[in-house]
Amino acid sequence: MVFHIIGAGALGLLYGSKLCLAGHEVMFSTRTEEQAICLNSEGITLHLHNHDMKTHITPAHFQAFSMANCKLKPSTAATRAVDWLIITVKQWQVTADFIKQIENMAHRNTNILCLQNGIGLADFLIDSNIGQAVFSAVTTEGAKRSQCNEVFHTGSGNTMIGITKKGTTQTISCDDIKKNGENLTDIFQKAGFRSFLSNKIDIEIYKKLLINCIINPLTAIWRIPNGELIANADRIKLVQQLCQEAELICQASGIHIDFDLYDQVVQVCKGTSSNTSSMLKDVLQGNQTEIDYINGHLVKLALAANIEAPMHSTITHLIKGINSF
Ligand SMILES: NC(=O)C1=CN([C@@H]2O[C@H](COP(=O)(O)OP(=O)(O)OC[C@H]3O[C@@H](n4cnc5c(N)ncnc54)[C@H](OP(=O)(O)O)[C@@H]3O)[C@@H](O)[C@H]2O)C=CC1
Ligand SMILES: CC(C)(CO)C(=O)C(=O)O
Repeated sequence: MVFHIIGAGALGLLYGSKLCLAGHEVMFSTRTEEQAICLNSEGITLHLHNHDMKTHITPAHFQAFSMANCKLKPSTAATRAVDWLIITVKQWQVTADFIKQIENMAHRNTNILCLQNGIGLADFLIDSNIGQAVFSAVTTEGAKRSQCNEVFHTGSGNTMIGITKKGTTQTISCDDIKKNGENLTDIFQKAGFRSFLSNKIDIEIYKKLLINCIINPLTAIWRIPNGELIANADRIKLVQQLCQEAELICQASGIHIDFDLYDQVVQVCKGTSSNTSSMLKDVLQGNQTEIDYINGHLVKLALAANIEAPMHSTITHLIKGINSF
């Protein structure tokens, strides 16, 4: 199977290197020329179980291209027909130019997998009719990139793959979509990822989004690890109020939530108690956050449903006010 990973960050390098190790043909598209050169000359170092074990993937096992280069002159190798495009950039890194490049890379028989927190990219690709089917994935795997070609697998989780309701309108038949999804799940399993095909991926996406829209901004504002969020009564009060507002927005938007959000948040805080949330990491590193695609998405839903979302709106502004972009 031929995979093209767009975005050689933490998740991109993790999935790409494990697919290489499982014997698949893998290409990476990077944002910068420097990273493509570094990958092609030095290969990838993958640390498994955090620091306990490390594997080196030599450059003979994959190819890397920079998107910057493709933009000027599409490389024939980078645009050759691939079975799967796996997009692992952050939501805010998706620009009109980026979509145009994906359109050039996706062939008639290419499936696309969107692997990011928040909501935005998959809908955009579906609306633009790019690729034969757009799958979405929700993952609780943990990865951290330390250098341009070194990645740590910081925690094992589950990868849920599925096609959103919107994604089924494309030309490929439902049976073929299912077959391709099963095939990918099988490949991921063999590459060492616990993965499942879900026919309720919309719910899974919202479940992750709702958990992220409570834990991520509050840990980023208070600069605390996830577990500390439920460590005192004031924090718990705010967590509960944000959960209630988020549930009301879902109800008003016809999004069926079959779980108790506060319970889920508490479970994730306990299960990832020493984790630095991705939003806190972004804030500490001075990077742009994914707030617009997480809490910002809820605020948009509320607006469309004609209801107020004062708490999630305030939280969005608080996060956006930390760093200026
Ligand atoms: N890391 C994790 O453990 C988890 C992450 N997620 C989600 O997965 C998504 C990716 O996260 P993560 O891997 O951590 O993020 P990273 O920032 O590590 O990776 C994003 C990568 O995309 C690259 N990129 C940006 N723009 C382009 C472009 N135009 N063309 C090609 N590459 C580009 C970046 O390049 P550059 O570095 O040069 O800017 C970077 O390497 C996020 O939505 C995150 O929330 C979900 C679960 C777990
Ligand atoms: C679940 C959680 C909050 C784990 O840290 C996460 O997904 C993130 O940090 O983005």
